[in-house]
Amino acid sequence: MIITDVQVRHFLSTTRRHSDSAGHAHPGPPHQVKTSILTIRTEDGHEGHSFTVPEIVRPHLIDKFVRTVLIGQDHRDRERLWQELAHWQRGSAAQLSDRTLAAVDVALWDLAGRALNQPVYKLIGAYRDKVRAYGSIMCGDELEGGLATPEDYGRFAETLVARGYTGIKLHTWMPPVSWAPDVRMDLKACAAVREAVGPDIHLMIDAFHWYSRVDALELGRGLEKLGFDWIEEPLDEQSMSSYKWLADNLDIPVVGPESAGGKHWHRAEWVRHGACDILRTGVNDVGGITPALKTMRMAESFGMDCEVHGNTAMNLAVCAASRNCRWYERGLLHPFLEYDDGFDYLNQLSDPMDAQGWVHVPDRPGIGEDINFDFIENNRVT
Ligand SMILES: O=C(O)[C@H](O)[C@@H](O)[C@@H](O)C(=O)NO
Ligand SMILES: [Mg+2]
Repeated sequence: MIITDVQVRHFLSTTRRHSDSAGHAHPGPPHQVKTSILTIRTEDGHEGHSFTVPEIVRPHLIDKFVRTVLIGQDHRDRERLWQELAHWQRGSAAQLSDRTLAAVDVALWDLAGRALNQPVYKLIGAYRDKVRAYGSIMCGDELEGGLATPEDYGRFAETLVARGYTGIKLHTWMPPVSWAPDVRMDLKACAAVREAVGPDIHLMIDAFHWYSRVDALELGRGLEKLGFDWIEEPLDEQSMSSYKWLADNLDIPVVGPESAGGKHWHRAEWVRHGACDILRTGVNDVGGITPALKTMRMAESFGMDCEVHGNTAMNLAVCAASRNCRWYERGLLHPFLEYDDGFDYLNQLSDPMDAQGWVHVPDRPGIGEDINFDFIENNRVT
């Protein structure tokens, strides 16, 4: 049970997802990206893994903080190890981020599951073994036949419904798209999707994250006429009072915060101040499965749903172990990409979705990722 080693390996993975200058994903030609796998080992040979990017597990963080806290400790002491790492953040000169805490926490949960030959969502305490998915569409673009017009969104939404999705979230156009942001265009895309899919498909929007209060209000009121389920991140989430103002002035539920820091502590303040109608968490956003569950349970005690940000097995595990979230965010999707092709370093999808829109939680030991270790070794880089 005692942790004896923490290892980081880097390898090249091929993807067609490219990040724009604002960090949003768009399709492009295949290219190789450097990916990292963090492995935590115990004296009796058990291992737990998590995937991230090299900057999140760079040597300074692993040597100064992660190894210092973990080596020699009982791997089952996740709460104590998480708390110790979280306390190191204050003295890390902002070097130790919630993303690094998440990578460590996920690997510890994966280790616990693999050591006990149990899926993590069952270790947490499962609520269900399948979760309804919404298709999370990529931000708009200026690609011919991509997501360049409201009609493009409408056509793509039809294909998503045909695939089985019963919910669809639009990320609309944002800079660096030349003419974005534009509330009217956002509403035209939303109207085109509603027209294309009919009244029974659940629709949500994740809008330009820095609209003014007035623009966000106009957007929200337009979405109310289109019967959208929620409006997400239309304002800068650093202004909790702006979200309270928006939630007070809209009927459509306001979801958040996604990207704001502060983990479950700050999300408790959003609830206390009425800054959202539906809370939001995400394993990477709050520093791991451990704080994501704290956020979820806190929301439940206020009678609130808490929707989970992001795909992958770690977020699916949180959804599967919780009653008060309605969806799994499956994405990001684009007409030019085939999401079901998965990742080259995994032998199979961690979030397979049936034709009725249900994602079935893998019952594999650990987080649920079927890792292709041969691929990782054959594509290792320093
Ligand atoms: O970069 C982002 O804003 C997020 O990754 C976004 O694309 C998407 O993941 C999101 O916001 N989902 O709710
Ligand atoms: Mg979002």
